[in-house]
Amino acid sequence: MSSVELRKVDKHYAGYHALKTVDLKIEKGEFVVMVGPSGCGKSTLLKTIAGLETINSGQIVINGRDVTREEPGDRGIAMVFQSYALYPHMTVAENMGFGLRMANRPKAEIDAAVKRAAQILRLEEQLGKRPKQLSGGQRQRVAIGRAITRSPEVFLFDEPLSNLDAALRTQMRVELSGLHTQLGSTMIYVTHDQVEAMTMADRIVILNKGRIEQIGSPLELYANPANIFVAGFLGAPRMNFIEAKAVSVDASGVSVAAAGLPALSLGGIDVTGLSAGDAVTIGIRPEGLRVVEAGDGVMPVFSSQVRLVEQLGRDTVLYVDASPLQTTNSDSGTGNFTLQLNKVSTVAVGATLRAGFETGDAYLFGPDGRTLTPRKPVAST
Ligand SMILES: Nc1ncnc2c1ncn2[C@@H]1O[C@H](COP(=O)(O)OP(=O)(O)OP(=O)(O)O)[C@@H](O)[C@H]1O
Repeated sequence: MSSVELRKVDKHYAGYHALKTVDLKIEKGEFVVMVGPSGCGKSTLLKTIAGLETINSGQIVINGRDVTREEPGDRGIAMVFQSYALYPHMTVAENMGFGLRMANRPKAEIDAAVKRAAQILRLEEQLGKRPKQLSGGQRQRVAIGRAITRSPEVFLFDEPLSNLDAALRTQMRVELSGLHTQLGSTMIYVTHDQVEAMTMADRIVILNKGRIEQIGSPLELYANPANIFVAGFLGAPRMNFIEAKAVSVDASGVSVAAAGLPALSLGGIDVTGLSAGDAVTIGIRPEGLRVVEAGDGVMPVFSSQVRLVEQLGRDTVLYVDASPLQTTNSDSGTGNFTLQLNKVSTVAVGATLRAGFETGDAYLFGPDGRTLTPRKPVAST
């Protein structure tokens, strides 16, 4: 087990600033997941830790040792890629023992390490087979096994499950979490898949354009996004955003107006730098919205027309036309809203309904995108 630290790491590719002064400390034994839009620098970050990419400035420190100028093979890390990169002409056992053979380890040590990895990954029956005789999930397990045999201090995973189908991904997710518990190793994992991030991570790192937007536990980030980017990135369906204006601002709170919505009074707001007349954004998660009857006391309420109904089995997702509300960035486009109802709903396309939310469930984002609403409680067990 090792800690991994990035200290003010900058990475430029010919003319492109891919990592911008990244500071990050990953504790020993932590499972940290990096997420962010395509091209935000996730893989680059992983490769700089592995030593597969050099950095322009800053330091990479593993377990207190500055490894910035060390070769990949000397850093005590193992990397598992999306493409399993197995040698087709070698058996499973030979693939798994490859790194140790290259390091000229004694045969008895290699055999013992392969046996142990095969036990952990339930590959004992497959050791004599070649990769093409295995399923996708088994091949990915061999790639992980090859990493395990080297007893690395740190595992790096670059989208290891994205070539697998949905059912296998779920199974491998559970297996990888179990592996982390069993080995207790430090694991750094890059993914596009926010379900993987939410379910596997001790902490999630959200990257955007080469910068870290926020770091925290999955539930903390979900409940308390630091800004509109994080709020919109985590959560599926996405948070709904409504364009609004701050009408009055004082120490006790902010009054906010949005076309099509009754005036909102929000308390506990961080009003630093906020003035009356500023453009702000109201955020409300799809599960924070509900269908209401007129006059049931839930405020604010707006009228909308159902455009699409998605039955998910237990939940129902409604995509509604909420004009004249000005929504931006929603899953279904401008003027539209997404509601996630925690039940099977028989509402039909074309129906008109009233939707409402508790003001306590709303977020407010300032002109610069920063979250202004006070902390919300994180769900506890
Ligand atoms: N070898 C390279 N030369 C020039 N630019 C590169 C190189 N590798 C990556 N980049 C650029 O750096 C940025 C970050 O790339 P990176 O692969 O780290 O993104 P990512 O977040 O992993 O993306 P994805 O999720 O699509 O894999 C991208 O804009 C990419 O085009």
